[in-house]
Amino acid sequence: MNRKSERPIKITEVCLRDGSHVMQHQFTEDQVRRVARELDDAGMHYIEVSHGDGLGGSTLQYGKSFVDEMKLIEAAVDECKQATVAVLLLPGIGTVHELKQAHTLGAGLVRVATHVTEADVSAQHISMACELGMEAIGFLMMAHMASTEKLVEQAKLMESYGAQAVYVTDSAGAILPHEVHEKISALKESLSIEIGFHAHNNLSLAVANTIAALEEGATRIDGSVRCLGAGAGNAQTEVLLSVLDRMGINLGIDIYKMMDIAEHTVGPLIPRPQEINKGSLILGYAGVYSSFLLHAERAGQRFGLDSRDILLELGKMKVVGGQEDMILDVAAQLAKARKLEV
Ligand SMILES: CC[C@H](O)CC(=O)C(=O)O
Ligand SMILES: [Mn+2]
Repeated sequence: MNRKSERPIKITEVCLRDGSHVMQHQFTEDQVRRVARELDDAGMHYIEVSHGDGLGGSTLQYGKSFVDEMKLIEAAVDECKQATVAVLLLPGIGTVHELKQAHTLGAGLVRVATHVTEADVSAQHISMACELGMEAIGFLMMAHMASTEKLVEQAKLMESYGAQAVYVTDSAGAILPHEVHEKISALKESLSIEIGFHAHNNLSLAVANTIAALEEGATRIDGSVRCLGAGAGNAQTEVLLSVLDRMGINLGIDIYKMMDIAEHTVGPLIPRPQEINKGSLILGYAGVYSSFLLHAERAGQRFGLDSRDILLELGKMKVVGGQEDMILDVAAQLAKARKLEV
C-alpha cells in the first residue's frame, strides 16, 4: 500500500516492450515465452509485450519485428498464470484494429501513449479499451518538456476519456527528483484516478525518481529487468524491488527470482551492456528521445561536428519523436555558424 494512497502499488515489467528497442525488435517467441514465464512465476503484476514503438510499430520506419507482436502477445498470455499481459499503443502508429486483436489474444491492459501536450489524440483508443473491458491507462511521454500546469491539464483530458490511471513518462530520462515530486503531487491533487511513473536511467535517477513518485502517492510504477529498455534502460526492476523492500514496501514479488531472471535469462539476451555511456548520458542531459542518438552521431560525422552539440541544440528546440528529419537541418546550421565564426 502506498502511504499517500489507499491503493496497492502495481508494477509493470517493460523489458519485453521498451527492451524491444535495444533488441532492434528481434525478440524470438522462445525468448518471450521464457521471460514471461519466469516473470509470472516471480509474481510480476503486469508484463508489457509489444513492438518497442507500440502496437503496429513493425514498419520500415520504426524497425521490422522478427516475430509478429501478436504472436508474442499470444505466447506471453499463454505463459502467464497470474500476471496480466499489457500492451502499448501510440495513436497514429497503432489503431483500434490492433487493440481489438491484442484484447482478443488476452491482453488485459493498454497504455495509450501520446506526446505530453497531445493527450487529445488518445480519446478514441482509451474509450475503445474501456468498451472492451480492458484496463485503460494514459501515458504522457517526454513529460520533462511540459510545465506542471500543462501536464495536469493533459492528464485531466485522459481522465475524462475514461483512463483509470495516467503516467508521467520520463522518456528521455531527463526529469530531476524535485520535478518528480512537483509533478506527481500536483497530479495527485487534481485527479481522482491513479498516477504512474515510467523512468529512464540516462541520468542515473530512475530508481530514485520512481521512489520520489511513490512518496507523492503514485501507485503505478515501471521497471525493466537488467535495465533492458531504451537509452540507459528504465528503473532496473530487481534493484527497485530490493530498495523498496529495504524501505518496508513489499510488492509480493520474489526478489531472488527477479535477480536470477536478470542474471541468467535477460542478461545473456542483451546485445551490449545497459550502461550509462556517453550516448545515453547526453540524451538525459539534453532531454532528447533515444531515437535521435544514432541519427545525430551520423550527422556529426557528416558535418564534422560533435554529436553532443547537435543533441543539445535539438533539446533546446524541444523536438519530439517523429521530428528526426530536423537533425540534418540543425547540423547544417551549426556547421555553417561555426564556419562563419572562424
Ligand atoms: C516510442 C514509444 C516509447 O518507447 C514509449 C516509452 O517507453 C517512453 O516514451 O519512454
Ligand atoms: Mn520508455
